[in-house]
Amino acid sequence: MNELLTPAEMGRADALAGNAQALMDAAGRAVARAIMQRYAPCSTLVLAGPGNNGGDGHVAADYLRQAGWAVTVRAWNKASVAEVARAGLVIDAIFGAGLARDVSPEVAALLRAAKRLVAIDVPSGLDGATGAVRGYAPQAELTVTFFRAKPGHYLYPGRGLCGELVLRDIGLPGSVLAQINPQTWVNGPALWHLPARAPTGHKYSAGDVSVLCGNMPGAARLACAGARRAGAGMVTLAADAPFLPPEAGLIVRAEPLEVLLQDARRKIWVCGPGLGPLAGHKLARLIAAGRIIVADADALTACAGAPEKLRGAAVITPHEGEFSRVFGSLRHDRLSAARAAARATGAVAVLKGADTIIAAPDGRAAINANAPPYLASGGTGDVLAGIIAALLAQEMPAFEAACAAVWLHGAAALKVGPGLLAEDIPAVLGPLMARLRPPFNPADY
Ligand SMILES: NC(=O)C1=CN([C@@H]2O[C@H](COP(=O)(O)OP(=O)(O)OC[C@H]3O[C@@H](n4cnc5c(N)ncnc54)[C@H](OP(=O)(O)O)[C@@H]3O)[C@@H](O)[C@H]2O)[C@H](O)CC1
Ligand SMILES: [K+]
Repeated sequence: MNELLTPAEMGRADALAGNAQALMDAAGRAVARAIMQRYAPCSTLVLAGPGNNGGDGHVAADYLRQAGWAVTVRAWNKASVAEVARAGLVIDAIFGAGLARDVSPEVAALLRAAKRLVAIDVPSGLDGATGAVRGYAPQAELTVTFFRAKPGHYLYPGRGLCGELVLRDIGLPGSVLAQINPQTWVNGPALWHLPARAPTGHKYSAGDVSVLCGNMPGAARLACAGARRAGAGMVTLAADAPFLPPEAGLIVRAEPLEVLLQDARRKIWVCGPGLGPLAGHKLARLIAAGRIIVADADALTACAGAPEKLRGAAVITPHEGEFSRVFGSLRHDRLSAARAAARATGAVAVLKGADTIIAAPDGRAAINANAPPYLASGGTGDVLAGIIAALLAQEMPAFEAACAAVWLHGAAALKVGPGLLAEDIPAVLGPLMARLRPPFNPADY
């Protein structure tokens, strides 16, 4: 159920199923049920559009009436702002998956007048493929969608406009997915597996991570903390000069990069957090040395306007500002932009935000949905880069490693709670990861 279908893919699913009337009946009934479970009967107005979204609205009205509700159905181009404003509840069945252009100011005025609104499939005006608003989209209290959710339900601003999202089965067989072959998912443990710890493993077999350290050593140390707690066997802070004594267990090597690169076991590198003006040069050197690289922060800024310089990195982790600097303005479709960045660089692109997108060069993409707002604070991105590196070091493929790291980062933040500091995240990773790893079997000893 974690696949996300674009409106076009959903249209194909409907066509493959081939029983439109039954699907619409199930959809309308699901809407009526979801409403009755949450609202007391009240004067209800269904705004019905010209397509099947409107059809679902008519069916929902019938079921609500059968349950004794007072329901009026109005065609979207016949309703008045005054009657919308009078209604106790408005069911928005104007446009769904078939939205083809911006909604008109007249439709926007109608929707804006609703005091309380339940959306069928999507709030009208919300682009199900991108989460962008086309002209206008209302704030729903509840959105009922069918079979599989859409990217727009998980991408902002769409995610915020849906209110509570309810996904209902309407009898579409899951087997149609084999023909559609969806390439977008909600991120979660169903998408990846943390590797088992081998009973005979040693510190290098659990993975070696090196973190380049520059003029802001705190950032690199946060990346080290993320990598250590996410299970890397060896973590080295690669500093050009000796500095502050590190915490016990963190190795600091104040040697030139060239010397450190002579050790072939140093395969995985975090390049960027707090690295400063030398980041571009060091990134190029690591790429030339064929290392597996997580490029973040200053390494991304060093590639402003030159995404080709990131070719050879395994994972890139830009926030929106860094992304725009490297790849140009994001505009309305962050999902396509992340996919294009991954294709252009050959790296897995992690476009960080409240709805972090993880995109692979082959077109797969996951949208993360478990990050609390208080995760948006200084240093959390550095920790994330370290977690990704640790999972790469444990030989997870880059897309799965990035998805797992982003999800664990969000789950750890939820566990810490409000008031979180970046350094709190590594501390709670261990138990979270232990629950997701294959069970540890003492009989293996
Ligand atoms: N599997 C499922 O999820 C099912 C979903 N169902 C429901 O069906 C709709 C999708 O139905 P569809 O008929 O394809 O599309 P819409 O109802 O969203 O609207 C299409 C019509 O709207 C016109 N349109 C589009 N944008 C605008 C606009 N900005 N202004 C004015 N008119 C617009 C469009 O006109 P065109 O000129 O572009 O052709 C169409 O007339 C889905 O959302 C679910 O609610 C099924 O009931 C069950 C299976
Ligand atoms: K709608």
